Amino acid sequence: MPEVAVLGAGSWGTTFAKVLADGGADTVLWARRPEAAREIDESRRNTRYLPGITLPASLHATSDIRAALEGASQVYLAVPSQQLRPMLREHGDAIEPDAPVVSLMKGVEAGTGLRMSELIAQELGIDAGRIAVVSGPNLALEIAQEQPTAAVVSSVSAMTARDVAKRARNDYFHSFINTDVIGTEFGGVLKNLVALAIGIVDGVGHGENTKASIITRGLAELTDFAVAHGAERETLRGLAGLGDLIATCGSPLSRNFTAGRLLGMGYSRTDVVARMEQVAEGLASVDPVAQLAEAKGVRMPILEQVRLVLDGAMDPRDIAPHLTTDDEPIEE
Ligand SMILES: NC(=O)C1=CN([C@@H]2O[C@H](COP(=O)(O)OP(=O)(O)OC[C@H]3O[C@@H](n4cnc5c(N)ncnc54)[C@H](O)[C@@H]3O)[C@@H](O)[C@H]2O)C=CC1
Ligand SMILES: O=C(CO)COP(=O)(O)O
Repeated sequence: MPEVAVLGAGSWGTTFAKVLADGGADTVLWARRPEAAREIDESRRNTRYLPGITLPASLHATSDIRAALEGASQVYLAVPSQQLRPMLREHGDAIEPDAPVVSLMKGVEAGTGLRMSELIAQELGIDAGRIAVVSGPNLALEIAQEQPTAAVVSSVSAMTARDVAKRARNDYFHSFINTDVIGTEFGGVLKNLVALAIGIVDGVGHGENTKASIITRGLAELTDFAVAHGAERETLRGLAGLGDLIATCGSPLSRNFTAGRLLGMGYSRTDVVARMEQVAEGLASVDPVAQLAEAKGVRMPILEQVRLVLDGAMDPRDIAPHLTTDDEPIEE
């Protein structure tokens, strides 16, 4: 029986399963499609999501989710955020009673605005101390190529965070820990929205000054939002905030950056969704995050302008959330 199970065999689930297996954990990866499980198990490849990567022989894959969960003492979740609730509803009862449940996801649920750790607690009816989240500058393909990378594991239980971090490490991947789940999760969710904005201005043809201005204001914007929801300011200066902003906004590997770039080039939201072969979580997070911001009275000009572009109500060439129409200069 496996020590750890990873549910979701897309780019991040497969990469994280490799991280765990390379760290010495007996790991099983659940893929929804039997042919994907077979390819991983038999040829040590996931060509659709991780071209050119050979997976460790110690990593096993199955399309039988209940077999994957049986005996697993830690469970890692890596499906698109909007798919998590139905999956847990159907199969959550197969998770072992004391196993920590770890979200690798960076989205909020549309409709409820719940963070993934909140959704897990609600759907499985388990204590928050059994739940952890992993976040940070973690572009999957770079990690699958074993480029040295750090992340942060967060849980309200320092013991759970430590247990997970001890598993989720190897000679190219290091996990730090914290207990600020709100800040860690919102960092991952909100950097996707800033990356959409950066993609848009890149698609329009603007250069580094515009991007650096938006990234810097983005850090302030996401920090204000997260703190208003109970996060610690420091967390957003760490790997899950600033770190992930730098990685995601600077890389064509980012799906959110890519989706933004297509918007900036003039494609509509519908065209962009149709062209994306992997999930760009920011697209589904825009509306729920806007509602959460409104509920706390937080101003989010970057989010608002990305939303206008997505809705077709603003020409991408006009996006400039760092310019203000206020008569008086405002504090940075
Ligand atoms: N790819 C990356 O670099 C990183 C991704 N993440 C997060 O990880 C989460 C998963 O993203 P990726 O693996 O990148 O997405 P992906 O688009 O590469 O793969 C998604 C996987 O989920 C599967 N899936 C879709 N609907 C499903 C359903 N109803 N039930 C079960 N499986 C389903 C797909 O078949 C696919 O295997 C997202 O929240 C993302 O933000 C976090 C850090 C890095
Ligand atoms: O979260 C990520 C990097 O840390 C991946 O970003 P994208 O989902 O935009 O590809």
